Amino acid sequence: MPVWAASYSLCANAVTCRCLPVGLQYKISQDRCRYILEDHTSTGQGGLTTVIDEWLEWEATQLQPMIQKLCMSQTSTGKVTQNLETELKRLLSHLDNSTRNNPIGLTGSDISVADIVIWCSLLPLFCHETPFTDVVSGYSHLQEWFQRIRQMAPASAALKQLKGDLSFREIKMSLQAQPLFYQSSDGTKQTTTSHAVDSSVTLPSVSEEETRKAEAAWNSPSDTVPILRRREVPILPKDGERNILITSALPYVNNEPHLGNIIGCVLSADVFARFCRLRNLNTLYVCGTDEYGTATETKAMEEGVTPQEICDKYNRLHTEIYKWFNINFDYFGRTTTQAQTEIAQEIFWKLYHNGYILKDRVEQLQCEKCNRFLADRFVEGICPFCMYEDARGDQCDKCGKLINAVELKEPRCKQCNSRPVIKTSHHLFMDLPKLQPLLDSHLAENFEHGLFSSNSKIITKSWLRDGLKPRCISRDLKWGTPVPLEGYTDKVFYVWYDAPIGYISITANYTDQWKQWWLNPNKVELFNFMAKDNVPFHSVIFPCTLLGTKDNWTVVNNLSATEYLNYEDGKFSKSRGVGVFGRDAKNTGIPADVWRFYLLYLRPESQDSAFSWDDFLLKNNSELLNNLGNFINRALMFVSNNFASSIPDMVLQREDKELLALVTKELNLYIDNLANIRLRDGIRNILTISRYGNQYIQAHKPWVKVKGTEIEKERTKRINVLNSAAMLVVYVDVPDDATKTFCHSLTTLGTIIRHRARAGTIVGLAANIACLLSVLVQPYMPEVSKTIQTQLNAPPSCNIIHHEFVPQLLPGHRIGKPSPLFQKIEPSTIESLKQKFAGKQLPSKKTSVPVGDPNTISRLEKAVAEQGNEVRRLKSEKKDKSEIEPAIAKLLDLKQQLATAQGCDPGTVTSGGKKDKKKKK
Ligand SMILES: Nc1ncnc2c1ncn2[C@@H]1O[C@H](COP(=O)(O)OP(=O)(O)OP(=O)(O)O)[C@@H](O)[C@H]1O
Ligand SMILES: N[C@@H](CCS)C(=O)O
Repeated sequence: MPVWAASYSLCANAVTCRCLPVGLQYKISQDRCRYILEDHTSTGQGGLTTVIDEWLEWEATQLQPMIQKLCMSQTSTGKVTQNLETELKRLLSHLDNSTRNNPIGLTGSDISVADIVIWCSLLPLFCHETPFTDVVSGYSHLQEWFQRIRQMAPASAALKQLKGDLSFREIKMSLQAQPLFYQSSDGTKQTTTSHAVDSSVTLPSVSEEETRKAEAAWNSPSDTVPILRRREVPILPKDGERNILITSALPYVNNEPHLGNIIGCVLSADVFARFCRLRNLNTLYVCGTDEYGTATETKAMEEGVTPQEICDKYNRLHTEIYKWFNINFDYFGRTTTQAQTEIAQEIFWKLYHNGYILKDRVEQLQCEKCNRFLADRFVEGICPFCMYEDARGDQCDKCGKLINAVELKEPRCKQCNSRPVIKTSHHLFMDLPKLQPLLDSHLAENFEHGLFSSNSKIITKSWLRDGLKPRCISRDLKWGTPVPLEGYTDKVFYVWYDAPIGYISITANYTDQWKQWWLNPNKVELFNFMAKDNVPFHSVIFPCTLLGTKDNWTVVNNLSATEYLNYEDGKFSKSRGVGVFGRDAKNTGIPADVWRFYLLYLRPESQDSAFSWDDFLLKNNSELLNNLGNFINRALMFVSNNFASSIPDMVLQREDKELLALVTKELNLYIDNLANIRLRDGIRNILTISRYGNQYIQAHKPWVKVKGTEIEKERTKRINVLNSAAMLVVYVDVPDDATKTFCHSLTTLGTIIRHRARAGTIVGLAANIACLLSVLVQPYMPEVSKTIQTQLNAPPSCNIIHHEFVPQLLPGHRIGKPSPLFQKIEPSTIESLKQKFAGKQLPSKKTSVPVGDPNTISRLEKAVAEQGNEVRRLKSEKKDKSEIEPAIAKLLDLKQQLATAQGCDPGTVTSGGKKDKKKKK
């Protein structure tokens, strides 16, 4: 018998494996046939390898999956869809054309391994009782080719082994015994066996169209995925591209940032910047410390050092903390620079010459001993309302009333304790009423086309509604940008005139070509990040400052403002030491990425949210550890332990393609959420993808498939022996009995290999989902992203966020060493952290109320009643939240003082309203 014919006989056994259980992976028969034909028929096959490979590839990726799909569809629904039929015809036409051109085999004048493999694949279309007769009847050349091979002696011999011949009924029966689907698209449940998919784990449904698109993208990645740009230095705007300029509010240097500050500005902007970079957008993210103003002077006084020393110390501290939090600025600068002075003064001159600066007189307290005017924070005295002795220049800590410093009784300088005098001082004002029309038209356009968080719109509109008022932009201080106008040169600019100009001067210190970013509104999109209290300065005052120069400045196009992050039940407070501050977070030993994750999970996007230690533990242990970490670790461990760390072949079945579509859908939601600065929702998309991954693994149980049932394990041992023996069949003309034994052994082997191959597809796909997740988590958890990619040995090119899910880890790719990504946080750890941070609270001035003093009680009762009326009035007039909330906070504070004075626990007090009523019920 010629060698190829013997091989053919072997191939007939492959036919048994492939067609009875159609799900048998092509690789088995392909490899077997290839082994025999390539190694033992060197004559006649040499030189054709590439063409043969192409055909084999085509069979593996297009024909075989298609035939599987057809058979499954026929078996489960009794029909095939129009889409499937169209696709089938496309493939048959291709074969028909090729067989027309080649007289015998597909690759030339002889039969090759490609003919044998494709012939085997096509059997379901040509066998007895096939429902596809009509479809194939139109392809005469293909039919001739098929029959020509069928009539060859080895083929008929092989077919005889299949109980005389193969019928579609047998294929159907075999398919019905397949445990490969947990639910078909029409909802029909398939039979289950020990290898079955766990039908209790169901994934959401996706449409045919979504599935088809996801599959197409998966199959042709090179057409769709862009290459990530290199990060240049300096980054400058580019023609014809989206140029994204990102700023986050410049933190003051009078303290160490707390978690509220971090999520409110630098972290949110960082996530957005990282996302933009991964979307291949030309992005620049700048920030720095805000170093001028009374806050710095006060701190310097407190610490007994110069303001410059304070700035240097805290600039270093902020830099360290943000580094630990992995905030990836393109440049982190500071405002006390020459560039700041030059730019702030130049802008001032433009405003002045354009007629937008007014001069006016202001009454202020002056300390003659210290020889300076006293800013509100530098003066204390008796409250004109409640007679409290230690009232501050801006507000009374006892009755909570806002105070004009000149109204304080017996005022005293905080520094030297001597009595200041009232003096008139001349100041400069920005003529905001005159600038308002310019601002209105800028905002009208940008509110429509840009991204402004809804709180930022509400706050801005509330400022504009009643008409803007002139705003003082100078201060009688030393520590600030000097006012250059004659007659005012002993003054400095007000910190809120100065600070946002810091964005520009910081960019100028980054690159001397800074104007390309800041005087380029047609090419640059500006995104400002901050918390709600900073909004008016960025949406009203700073834009007016820039518009008033009449130069072509890049003015805010997008503004994302968070609400507040509270700490447990109250506010973060630097002065009282309540809450977790930058270095505290580091000292807990919990990785920065876990902090980042939790802060972003809680990001106060539409209302205040609260940091809670219990919830922190819960989110770490459930979402990070049990969901994300578990999925990635499981997927990688499978590849490592069962596939020698090499990504297996993936032959996608219907449910795999549906998973592709689900992941793609979530990926697109993720992109949409991040592009629209809905950072909280983006995290949920990541967790959903990982949850799908877990469900998929759970449903398919690759650990069972890969090891096989006990019976299969037993058979495997024997099969290795049989298999070697069976190889002999090819070379020696052995009796039929031996061939039958071989057939049987191959069938069993086929089942096992099919299950193993199936497990390979599952873990290969899971590993690719892990790779996608490593990129999607990058804006949120950059270190975790790196660790996953190291464990996956992922190609650097995977670091791009694209709207299609494509394989990054191809069969044969070797992964690294998997290890757990997250650690469990123990309740005992959380308990001790709770104690530690609650214990830092210093006695608050606000609650230092004499207990049991009847005068104090009656004064506070009156104050509570008045403030209660005030809150009710604001609510009934439907005032803005930004007005109502401080009033409620003040009411709560007064009630707490009253409770203390009455000898009750102030912790049980609420501000009133619905919650109280409910409690009473
Ligand atoms: N709890 C918070 N949640 C979110 N953002 C905050 C929070 N507190 C402050 N921010 C933001 O952090 C930045 C720095 O604020 P700032 O230095 O005034 O902190 P602070 O805690 O309010 O200070 P202080 O208690 O001294 O008034 C600002 O953008 C501010 O809007
Ligand atoms: N230093 C200010 C922001 C200036 S952009 C603040 O921290 O609120």
